[in-house]
Amino acid sequence: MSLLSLTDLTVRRGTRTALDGVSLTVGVGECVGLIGPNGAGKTTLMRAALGLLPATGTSTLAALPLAERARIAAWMPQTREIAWPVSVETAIALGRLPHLPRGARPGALDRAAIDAAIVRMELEDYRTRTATRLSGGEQARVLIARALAQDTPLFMADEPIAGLDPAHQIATMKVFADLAREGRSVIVSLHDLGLAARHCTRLVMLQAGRLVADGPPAEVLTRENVERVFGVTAYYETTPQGPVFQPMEVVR
Ligand SMILES: Nc1ncnc2c1ncn2[C@@H]1O[C@H](COP(=O)(O)OP(=O)(O)OP(=O)(O)O)[C@@H](O)[C@H]1O
Repeated sequence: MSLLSLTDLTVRRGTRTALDGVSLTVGVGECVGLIGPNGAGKTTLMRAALGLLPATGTSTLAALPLAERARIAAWMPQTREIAWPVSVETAIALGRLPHLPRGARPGALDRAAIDAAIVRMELEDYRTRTATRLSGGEQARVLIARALAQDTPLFMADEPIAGLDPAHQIATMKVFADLAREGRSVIVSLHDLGLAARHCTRLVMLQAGRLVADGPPAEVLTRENVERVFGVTAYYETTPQGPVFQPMEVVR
């Protein structure tokens, strides 16, 4: 079963083609890492897939009515500042809005989803803190938890682990891998190719708006692809502790 299918998705921004004829299908249980250099089109792909940007081609998700879309896909955008000085718990509870009839208060099911998200993101000690008074990385974790509380079959996030410390980067990637193992689908953009190699089941590589590679990490992060697309050499080894990928030198 697929939750998201894109066909020939193309986005023009001014005179530039930000996304150029991308087709892909994301199945249940996949943790897809969206990789590519700055400006490659990662954000554009996700926003167009969600129907947040005008595009040509098709996205099965963008075709759905807004309310239904919010019950199928959770979205954590790249801008991660929390605007209102509410408690962490209240900020996370906002993730339940798509499930609540207008004006209804959260019920037992909502509370359970909120609590599960708080535990998953290790935010138990932060519940009553004011969300706007957290550090950048802490606010990012709250926003990931808000998206998790939405409890959708598809979870999409734009550079969710940027700015997190190493332990929280690893823990958060493990949360995404766990979601996939539980039968959900995850699409995350990220620049850390080492974490992408270790925790994603599939990588989609973009360059100048085009999809240039799509498959298991070892098939996408080849020496040729990494040099051509990112302009770096890399050390890539399969170890007993899993794959290790480390960018080494700039080649261009
Ligand atoms: N509002 C805009 N107007 C015009 N062009 C834009 C706009 N936003 C993005 N672009 C262009 O679209 C292309 C793709 O941008 P996008 O933000 O999708 O890249 P990205 O892969 O997410 O990059 P990054 O890793 O830097 O976040 C870039 O060439 C960018 O300059």
